[in-house]
Amino acid sequence: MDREAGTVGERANNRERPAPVTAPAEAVIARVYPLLSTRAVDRPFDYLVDTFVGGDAGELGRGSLLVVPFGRERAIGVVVELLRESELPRSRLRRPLALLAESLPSSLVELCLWLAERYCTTPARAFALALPPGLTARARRQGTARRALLELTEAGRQALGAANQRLGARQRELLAALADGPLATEALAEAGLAATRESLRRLERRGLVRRRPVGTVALRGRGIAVGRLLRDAVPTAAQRKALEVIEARLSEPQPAPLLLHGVTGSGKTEVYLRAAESCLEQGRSVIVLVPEIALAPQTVARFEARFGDAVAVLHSGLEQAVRRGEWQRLRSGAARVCVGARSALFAPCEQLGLVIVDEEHDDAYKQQQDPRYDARRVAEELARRAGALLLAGSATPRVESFARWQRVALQERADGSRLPPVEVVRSEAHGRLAQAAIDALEEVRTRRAKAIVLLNRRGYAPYAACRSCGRALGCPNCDVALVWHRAVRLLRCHHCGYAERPTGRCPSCGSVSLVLGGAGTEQLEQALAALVDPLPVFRLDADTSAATGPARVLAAFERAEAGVLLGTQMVAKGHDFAGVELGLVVAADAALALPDHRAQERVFQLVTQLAGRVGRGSQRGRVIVQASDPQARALRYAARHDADGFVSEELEWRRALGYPPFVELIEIELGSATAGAELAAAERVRSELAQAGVAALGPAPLFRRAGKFRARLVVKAEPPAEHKLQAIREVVAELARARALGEATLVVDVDPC
Ligand SMILES: Nc1ncnc2c1ncn2[C@@H]1O[C@H](COP(=O)(O)OP(=O)(O)OP(=O)(O)O)[C@@H](O)[C@H]1O
Ligand SMILES: [Zn+2]
Repeated sequence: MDREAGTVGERANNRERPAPVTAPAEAVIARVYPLLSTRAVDRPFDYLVDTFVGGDAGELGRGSLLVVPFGRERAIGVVVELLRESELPRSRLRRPLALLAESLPSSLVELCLWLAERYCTTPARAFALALPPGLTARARRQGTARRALLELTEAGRQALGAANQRLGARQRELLAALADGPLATEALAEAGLAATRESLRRLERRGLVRRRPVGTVALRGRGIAVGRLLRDAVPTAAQRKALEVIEARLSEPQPAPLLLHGVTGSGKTEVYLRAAESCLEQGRSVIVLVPEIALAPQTVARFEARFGDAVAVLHSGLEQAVRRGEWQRLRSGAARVCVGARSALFAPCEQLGLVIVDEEHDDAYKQQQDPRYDARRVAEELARRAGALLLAGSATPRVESFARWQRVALQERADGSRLPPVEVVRSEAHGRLAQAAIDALEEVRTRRAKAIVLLNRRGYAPYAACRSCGRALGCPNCDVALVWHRAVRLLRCHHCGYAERPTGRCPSCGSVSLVLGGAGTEQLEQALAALVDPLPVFRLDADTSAATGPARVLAAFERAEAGVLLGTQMVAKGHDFAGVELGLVVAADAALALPDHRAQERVFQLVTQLAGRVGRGSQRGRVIVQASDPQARALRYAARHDADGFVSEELEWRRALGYPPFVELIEIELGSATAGAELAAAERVRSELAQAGVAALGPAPLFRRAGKFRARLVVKAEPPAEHKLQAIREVVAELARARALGEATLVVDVDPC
């Protein structure tokens, strides 16, 4: 049920507090999910909270964070409900040890519970997505709190910041510890900061600290800053029309999602910025998702330039203290625009009005570890629950998104430039340059211009094979070939991280005659450098950006007057560089060989996105695509910039074969260190599912990875998939309880990608 929903008017008035569920005066039971990672405690537990109630009891509610005793341990727990009675007698209930100063908005608690169901994980793991950064370490210190918390006052904070205050070293240390958040006196002792009663009293008398009874700890720093609202660009007619549609939706209480399908360079960012601005003017907050922060520095900068201090950026690359500061600014309402990667969905925003998903087609929106959620699906649910608008944008939306969401189109580039012509040329040798490409690069060299070259394969050579027996050198842990990385002189596995120094001998037959096959970015870099000499070549892939991140390479290319940016799909993300005259895709259709229903879609996106970087702010621009089959569906449409044509043909194909959006996919992967056990387990799961009325396809063997033999079952469910999902959850839980799968591991992946 949606407790946060309400009219817009209510929302605007309700900004003073983080909307706690006010405890009914009689409520003395808190139902709590302890955040323990074990699947065994996959249910809530009741605690007696009589000591918290009374006085300012409203602070305790759904989303409050408690430190609770659990067995012999302590755990952080999330309150999901307050009740008058428990099924257990009160004498058997324990009391929490502390109420933490920070809390989650109650809407997030509900979202996490939904996510845990949908993605077959535990509530604890889902809640972990939403916790304030770095909470666990601090909470452990607070774990002993029983009666009172010590809190820094504003004067204390200033004293700490000023150099000339009369503070002893110990006092300063103590205040510094409190700057991080309120602490119980017992916790101070635990942290080695034991202060005598007298010294604490002195600090209290000077007004630098104060005591607060547990249960009334309030958040600090509330205050709203909307920030600078710069208006630079004059919207184009198409942008204006899109904004009219968006603004109309923003004033609806329960707006349906919108897909902003704008060709590359059509100025989708400007539309997002203005939509966000309208939302802020209504007193509501905004979440902006980008696939990867490091690959979207321009988008982040544009939001920061437009909204200043109202923006908070959340991502894992930030130091914990910084992330925590950003989280608190959002929680307090000081920041009302949250920009981040998929995890920013769980930002503690109140009165959410708009959720933007930029480059919605990007695979980075799917989390590949537990909880295996798809941020686009979660964003839709979040928006629905909050009565907010979901605005997903891309030049190459997923086929599902066309089918699912209403579309707003931008068909021209905002800067008046045109989309570059795309020419597809046949090229057998993957990784080598075709003559047309060599000629075009020569032109770039003589004109001292810029080019972007995409080869979606890193390393020097994708395999090394024995000339005598023909075997490729493989990873000992995975059934894949090792990739030769020349600069570091290592053969590397791209799946498990294994690396070895080559001995120069074939491990199978002992021959010393090895041959390298194919080419990756490292090899192409050399070929390009020779072709465009003296222009610089900037290589961007996971190897070159491991240490510094991609932003430096991108910035260097942008600053350069001329040169070539070469790399994996990273070079085709939403970058906005002026004056790129040539785009080149090498081995464009390599991905079509993969058994993946998204293969055509991925190739279409890759080529269209790369073409989208070319010819901005100039009248020149061309794209050359090398492929072994120039007639491949994806390439034919990409060459014509025909996203609509591609999507309608792709939809036909998906309907015929039974793929999303016509079904929802649920994959079940079984793994085992012993060959065969994974298949046996898969058969067992399949027959149990069949008995529960769920047909599963497979098992299909997958290649062995990181020492695990793997097999996969696929369930195709007519949307909505809830019914089948429920059956799958039950079967899986029952098999786990009965330990029926032996040593085999099982992972359920809903909305796989
Ligand atoms: N109304 C406008 N007038 C002039 N220039 C504009 C306008 N709107 C956007 N632009 C410029 O057009 C360029 C492309 O915009 P933007 O990067 O937002 O494109 P996009 O639609 O996100 O493309 P992509 O899908 O390739 O990421 C930017 O340099 C932007 O500053
Ligand atoms: Zn491996």
